[in-house]
Order: sequence, then structure tokens, then C-alpha cells
Amino acid sequence: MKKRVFTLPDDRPSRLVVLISGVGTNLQALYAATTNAAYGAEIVGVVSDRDTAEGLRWAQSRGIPTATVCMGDFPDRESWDVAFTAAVQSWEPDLIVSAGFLKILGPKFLAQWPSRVVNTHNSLLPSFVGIHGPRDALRAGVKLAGATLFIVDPGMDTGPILAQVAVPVHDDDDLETLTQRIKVAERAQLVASVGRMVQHGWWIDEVRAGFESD
Ligand SMILES: Nc1nc2c(c(=O)[nH]1)N[C@@H](CN(C=O)c1ccc(C(=O)N[C@@H](CCC(=O)O)C(=O)O)cc1)CN2
Ligand SMILES: NCC(=O)N[C@@H]1O[C@H](COP(=O)([O-])[O-])[C@@H](O)[C@H]1O
Repeated sequence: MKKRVFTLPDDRPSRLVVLISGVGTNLQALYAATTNAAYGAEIVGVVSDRDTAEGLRWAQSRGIPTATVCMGDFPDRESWDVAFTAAVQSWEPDLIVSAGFLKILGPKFLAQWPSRVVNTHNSLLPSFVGIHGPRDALRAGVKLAGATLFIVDPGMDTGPILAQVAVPVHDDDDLETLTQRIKVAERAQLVASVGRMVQHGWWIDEVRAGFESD
């Protein structure tokens, strides 16, 4: 695949939709960044796969529109994919940020926004895919853990990597201390990276991705 470059309109704030399943601290960090007009983006919607996601309540308290599309309300994954895509499309996003979203995004969704869906994951990929990144890092005894921002593809945590940040694993870490150290670094990386995507653009080739420079 030839290198492809993506840029967003610079005559208006870019429209971000954020996908969550839980607390939403990444969402909160992104929102804080968007309150500065120079960041160049606004969060136009937050979507979850479960109505128990605490981040939904937080978004509503800030006046951000929210939607929930539960997989269990649909007969199969394919029809959920169609409904989930329609819910996100209703906000006409320029870029979609999956941040602690715990469902595999389907082919319909990814075809609607090719190379415009990013996911933040709490491990240094390709190590420790799935939903237990910090736990699996501790079990493996690694000395460095971290977070990865990547362009979502049909696989699980296999898309081209945009950015990575490493944190040390301390000898006395438990799951909570390591998880929180990763999350602090992860939030900073997410905010900086989405800012670069919005302001300068990004590129993707066969296996790699990166930011356009200013
Ligand atoms: N097509 C893709 N979708 C998503 C990716 C991705 O790389 N490609 N990353 C994620 C998030 N993710 C970890 O980063 C992840 C999400 C979901 C699962 C998973 O096994 N989900 C189960 C349900 C689990 C649950 O509901 O608690 C499922 O989908 O049946 C693993 C990893 C965002 N989506
Ligand atoms: N593989 C999915 C996964 O484990 N994602 C992780 O869930 C956390 C969500 O935190 P938040 O809800 O506070 O933003 C984040 O650390 C994210 O990497």
C-alpha cells in the first residue's frame, strides 16, 4: 500500500466522537484540551456499548450529547454494527477516538471511516493485546509497560501504530499502581496525538502510521 495522507478541514473545529465503555478519564482529558480553541477540535458526541459506563454521566453533565447502543439489544453482531455506525454517523465525525471501548468494531463501522478511527490501548503493542494489558504485563515480568495509540483495523489491536509511550514497571507494583501509571502517560499521549492529527494530519502505509509535521 502506498503512503496515504489524511488531513482535516482547518476552517472549523474538527468533529470528534469518543467511544467509551467505562470511567472515561481519557475522554475527560480530551475534553479539557478541546476547551482551548487552538486545539482545533470539539467533542460532538460520546457513544457507549453499555449504559453503565460512568463516562456517559460525566459527558451529560458537560452538555455533550451521548448515545448507547448495546450489543445485547440486537440479534447478531452484524446488526449491532449497522446500528452503532448509524448512531456515530448522526454526529458526522471527522475523527473517532476509541478510549476504553470494549467491543470489537465491525466492518461496516470501519468502512464508513477508513483510517479515521484510533484506539488507545494500555500496553506496548504488539505485546499484551485484549482487555488486560497491565495485568498481562505484570504476569510477564516486563520492566517497561506503556500505552499505544493506533489506527483501528478489523483485527484486535493490530492496526498501524501512531504513537507509543513507555513507563517503568516497579518491583513493588500491583495491578492498581501499574494501571494508574500507564493511564497518566496514556492520557497525555492521547491528547497530544489527537491534537497533531487534527492540526497537521497523519499518514499510513502498509504497516506504519505517523503524524504529518507542521
Ligand atoms: N476492530 C477493532 N475494534 C476495536 C479494537 C481494534 O483493535 N480493532 N480495539 C478496541 C479495544 N480493545 C482493546 O484495545 C478490545 C475491545 C474488545 C475486546 C473484546 O474481547 N470484546 C468482547 C466483549 C468484552 C466485553 O464486552 O466486556 C467482544 O467484543 O465480544 C478486546 C479488546 C476497540 N475496538
Ligand atoms: N483494550 C481496551 C482497554 O483495556 N482499554 C483501556 O481502558 C482504559 C480506559 O480508561 P478510561 O475509561 O478511564 O479512559 C484505558 O487505559 C485504555 O487503554
